[in-house]
Amino acid sequence: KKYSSCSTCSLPPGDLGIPVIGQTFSLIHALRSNTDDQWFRARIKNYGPVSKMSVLGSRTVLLAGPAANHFIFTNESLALTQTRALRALLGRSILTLKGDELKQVRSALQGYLRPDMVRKYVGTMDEEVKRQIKLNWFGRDRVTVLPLARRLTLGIICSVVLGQEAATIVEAHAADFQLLGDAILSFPVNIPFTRFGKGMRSSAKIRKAITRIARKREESLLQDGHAVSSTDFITYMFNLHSKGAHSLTLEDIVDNVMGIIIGAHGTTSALITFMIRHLTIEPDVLAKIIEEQDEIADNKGTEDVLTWEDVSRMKYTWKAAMETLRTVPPVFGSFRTATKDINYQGYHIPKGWKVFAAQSITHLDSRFFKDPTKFDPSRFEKRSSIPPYSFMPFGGGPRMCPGTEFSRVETMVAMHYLVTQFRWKLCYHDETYKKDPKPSPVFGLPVELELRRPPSTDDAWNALYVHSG
Ligand code: HEM
Repeated sequence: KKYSSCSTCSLPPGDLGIPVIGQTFSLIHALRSNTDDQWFRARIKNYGPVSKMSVLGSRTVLLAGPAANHFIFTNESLALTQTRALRALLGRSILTLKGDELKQVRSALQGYLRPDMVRKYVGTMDEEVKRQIKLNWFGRDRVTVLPLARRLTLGIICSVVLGQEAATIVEAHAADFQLLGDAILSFPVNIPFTRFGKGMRSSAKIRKAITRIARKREESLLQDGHAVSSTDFITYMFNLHSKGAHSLTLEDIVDNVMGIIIGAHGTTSALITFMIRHLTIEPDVLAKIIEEQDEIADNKGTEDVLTWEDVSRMKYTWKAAMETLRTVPPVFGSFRTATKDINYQGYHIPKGWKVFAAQSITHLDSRFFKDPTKFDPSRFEKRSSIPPYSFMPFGGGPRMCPGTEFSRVETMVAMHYLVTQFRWKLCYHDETYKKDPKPSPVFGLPVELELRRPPSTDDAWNALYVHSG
């Protein structure tokens, strides 16, 4: 009523559906049945590239195309949407901060995750991948990929950001991290057994455990008068604080540790899972990756760890990863909130409305990617042939994912060991996947495993090798 009585505004076309509910259930159903791309295209066909709808109780403008992506990621009057669920679950993390505090945390995070810092984390990633392969993959003839990929990426990010206490946290709270991640896009009704209620309980448990670690770090800092030399994020943030680079409290730092872990592990594990899935149905791509990875492995001793230089040589493997991100983006889209009235392509977007862009809209558009359903890593041979703002797996602009380089390196390290040590076959050839909201195969991607080469000369490994036949 309010907006239709405004004679000077031309709101985008489209219906808002039933009050409050709007298109929420229809979109959730489309995501869960993996028909979201058809859902978006049907709306674009009916109403054009700018249309209004109502999701999760908010009036929302759906935008489509590279120009729309540019607009959504760079317009200063569009702020990252901060839901009540996000605030309740992740407290004062980067995802909920504003103004100067946001700038300070963003700059600290970018510093911590910049390429020359990620270089220092390769050894830790290598150690964690080997440890987990030994524990969870080796000696088994069948594994379910998704939960193991989640465990792997949770272990990697925790080893880097928490340091020596990582293993205890992963052991005790792997399920809590999953429940917390699942609750981010839920209705914030704190009743036990709802997604949100479970997420809140897990969030409290994780916060308590990480606070204990942060207090230990703070104590050693006070006792020694300086921070211990370490790569962990908590020490890094205390160091920056002592230099006056930010004003975050210990509690804020803990919230940001939780934010990084949540941002890092569900996304990269989806990439690894779908890469494994694609490689089973694309033998030519797999053969090229094996060739690239075997060459790197053949030039190293069995006990050597991968180096930054090794990762830099995994060029074709990274192209296959990007093609996986194009066809199955781990983050299905981005929401923003208009902080003031905005005009876009002649349409009025009122202050307070949400703006949304889905990645699949450009990723699967034949105008930008020829034969878009074909899995073809060679598209990324010439990056300049991909139109700007059409390939957006990590978002863009000032809120672009700061973990891009981190995820590239951890994915390459994980794929190196998986590809050089195992062959695998899908247990269910027609296994579909859903987006909930992260893409996940409906059965978690069970595969039959076969050993290609033993991972090291270490006695325990050999024992397992003999055991596995
Ligand atoms: C394949 C892996 C990954 C994908 C596809 C991905 C994707 C994204 C996207 C699309 C955004 C922006 C959302 C928006 O603008 O609405 C984002 C933000 C973010 N990502 Fe990632 N991400 C990945 C891995 C990581 C890793 C490894 C880390 C940390 C080490 C990380 C930390 C974050 C953080 C902290 C933000 C919030 C930034 C801010 O609010 O300014 N991500 N990610």
